Amino acid sequence: MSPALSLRRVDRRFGTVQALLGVDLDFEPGQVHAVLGENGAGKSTAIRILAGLDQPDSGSVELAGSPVRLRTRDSAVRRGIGLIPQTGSLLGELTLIENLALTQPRQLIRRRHVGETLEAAAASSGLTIDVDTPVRRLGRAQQQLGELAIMVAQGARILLLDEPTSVLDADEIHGLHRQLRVFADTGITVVLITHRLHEVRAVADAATVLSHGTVAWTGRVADVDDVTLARSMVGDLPESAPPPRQPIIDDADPALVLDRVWAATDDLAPVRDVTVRVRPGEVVAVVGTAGSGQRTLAEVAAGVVTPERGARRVTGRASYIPERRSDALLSGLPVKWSAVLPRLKDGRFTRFGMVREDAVDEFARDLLGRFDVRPPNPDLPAGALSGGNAQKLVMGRELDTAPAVAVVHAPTQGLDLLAAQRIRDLILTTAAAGAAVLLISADHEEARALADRVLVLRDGRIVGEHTAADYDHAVHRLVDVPLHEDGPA
Ligand SMILES: Nc1ncnc2c1ncn2[C@@H]1O[C@H](COP(=O)(O)OP(=O)(O)OP(=O)(O)O)[C@@H](O)[C@H]1O
Repeated sequence: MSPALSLRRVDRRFGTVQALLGVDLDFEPGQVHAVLGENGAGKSTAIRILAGLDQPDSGSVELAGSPVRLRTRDSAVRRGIGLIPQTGSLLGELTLIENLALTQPRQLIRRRHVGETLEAAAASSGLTIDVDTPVRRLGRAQQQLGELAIMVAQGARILLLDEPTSVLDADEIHGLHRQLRVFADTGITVVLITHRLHEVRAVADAATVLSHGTVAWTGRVADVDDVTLARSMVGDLPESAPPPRQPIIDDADPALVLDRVWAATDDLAPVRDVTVRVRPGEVVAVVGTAGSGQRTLAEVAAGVVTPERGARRVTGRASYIPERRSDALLSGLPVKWSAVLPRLKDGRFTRFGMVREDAVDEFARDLLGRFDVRPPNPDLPAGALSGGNAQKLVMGRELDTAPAVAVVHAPTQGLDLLAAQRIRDLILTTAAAGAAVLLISADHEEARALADRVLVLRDGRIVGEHTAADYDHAVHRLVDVPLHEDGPA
């Protein structure tokens, strides 16, 4: 039998960057196929070509053994290929039914029919989804499942998922894996970009490692061990070398205080009566499922959102690494302007009221080199950086300024093994230098590895607090404890 989908000798170059070179890849029907590789290896480029969002310079895409030209996303969808991008593509104000209807304008008036199609597609794949609630009010996991149901309702037989689990917590990841296996069992081909080796082991039949735009390894997951996969991705992992930390002084004044804070925004889940104190040199993690108010909490802590009640107090300068890296970058401008952003007012970058572009250039080159942002080209538009490299740039830029307070949201989301290890070391270095670090993450393992104390956020409230020593997976269950609904006193 022919593979469901293939790349044949695909080349793709962006300026001086060879994103893909002679890539041959086969995705078999009824299999989950993981695509791995370090940041900038070419994974998203390959997926975008398969989804009709980009075209190869040479080589071709084959569907069931025959070459096809996928000029647009629609042309891929018509051929049964659906893409779930990293950030999702649904319109938040609309329900799932309305989102599906939008993709089928001729059926707009037959709303009931669209609803039935969606519900039938969901039922046939064992999905439980809420089709009538505006998407922005659904949790991230529900949004993803809804997006998958929409693809299946549109007739998708091939599903391409770009790092779908990077924003999910452990339970949600487990749920998505179960769902992907159900799809594969019905003959659907699932292509999954991921950085997590345990995810490959948990859900994939086959895997491919891309490295510098070429295939470094491809085969059955059962035939390979984790060390081989990791080596083909990033070479040998150096030992993590976090700096020595000073003991935290119990009665030290906190550098960041959120005191009984209530806050809400139009788009985000609220936080209610939240108190957090972070002392200099301390890492405090807030864990919880997406939609429990983490982003609101991060924005309040960073001073971006003003609380409705309660107070925020910060001693010294605060850095903020937001969950959506694009919020922190000037996407249309050369990378150097994003690199220098927090320091643009430093005297060394201006003379006679004019910006000294040579100084900006030199600074950006040094920063890109030290934080391994690839390609290290200060003139590349920031929007052209791969997800992981954009992340390295924002983390490096913010933590390099020796902040007194650092609010860090999902710091290793989308990073390869090596880059994630470096960023974790950088967070510990920042704390060791005396910063109060508030880490907001859905990743319990990461919280456990980095934090001195872990707070559990659910429905906008802190429902548990643990020291690093007593924190383990049992914490997880707290996330499911029901809470009373009430408003500000
Ligand atoms: N539109 C573009 N313009 C210029 N360079 C680009 C563009 N798109 C991708 N690139 C470059 O191509 C290379 C491959 O990028 P790609 O996004 O495919 O990597 P990736 O493996 O998905 O990385 P990540 O894990 O960080 O998301 C990178 O060096 C990236 O900077």
